[in-house]
Amino acid sequence: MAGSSAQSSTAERIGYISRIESFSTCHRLHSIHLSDEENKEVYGKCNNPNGHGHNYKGLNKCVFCICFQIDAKTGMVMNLTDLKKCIEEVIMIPLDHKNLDKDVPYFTTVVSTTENVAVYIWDNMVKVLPPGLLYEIKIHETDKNVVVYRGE
Ligand SMILES: Nc1nc2c(c(=O)[nH]1)N=C([C@H](O)[C@H](O)COP(=O)(O)OP(=O)(O)OP(=O)(O)O)CN2
Ligand SMILES: [Zn+2]
Repeated sequence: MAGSSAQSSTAERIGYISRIESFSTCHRLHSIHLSDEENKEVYGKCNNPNGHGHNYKGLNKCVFCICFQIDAKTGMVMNLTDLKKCIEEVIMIPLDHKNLDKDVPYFTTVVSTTENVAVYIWDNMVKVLPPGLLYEIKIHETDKNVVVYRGE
C-alpha cells in the first residue's frame, strides 16, 4: 500500500529544491578570440560597443536547484534559508547591478554569454555548498532565452 512500510520513511528519498533570484546586469557580447568584424557578424546587436542591459522587468532570473537525500530528522534536503545566504554572498553581491564585463574579473577574458554566466555561477556555488548537492543552474536571460547548466 502506498505510504506504508519503508516507503513511508524519508530516509532514502532524494528531493529537489529550488530557489529563484533575479539580478540585473549589463554586458556586451564580444570575444577576445574574434576580430571586431567577426564579433559584429556573430553577436549582431549584442556586440554594441556600449553594451545592453537585462532584467529591467524582473528577468535574468536564476534558478538554483539542489538535489540530495531528505534528512529524516529535519525533513529537508537543505535549509532554504542557508541556500539564500549562499546565493546572496556568492552570486547577488558580485553580479547584481553590475556590468559583467567591467566589474567581474572572470569576464575580462570570458565572453559574458548566459552559458558562461551559468558556468560562473555553478563554479562559485559549488565552492560553498556541501559536495554533490548542486544539481542545476537555470538562467532565464529574457522571457524567451533560457540556459541550463548541470556541471558537465
Ligand atoms: N547562445 C546565446 N545566444 C545569445 C546570447 C547568449 O547569452 N547565449 N545572448 C544574446 C543577447 O545577450 C541577448 O540575450 C539577446 O537579447 P534579445 O535578442 O533582446 O532577446 P530575445 O530573443 O528574447 O528578444 P526578442 O523579443 O525575441 O527580440 C543573444 N544570443
Ligand atoms: Zn545580453
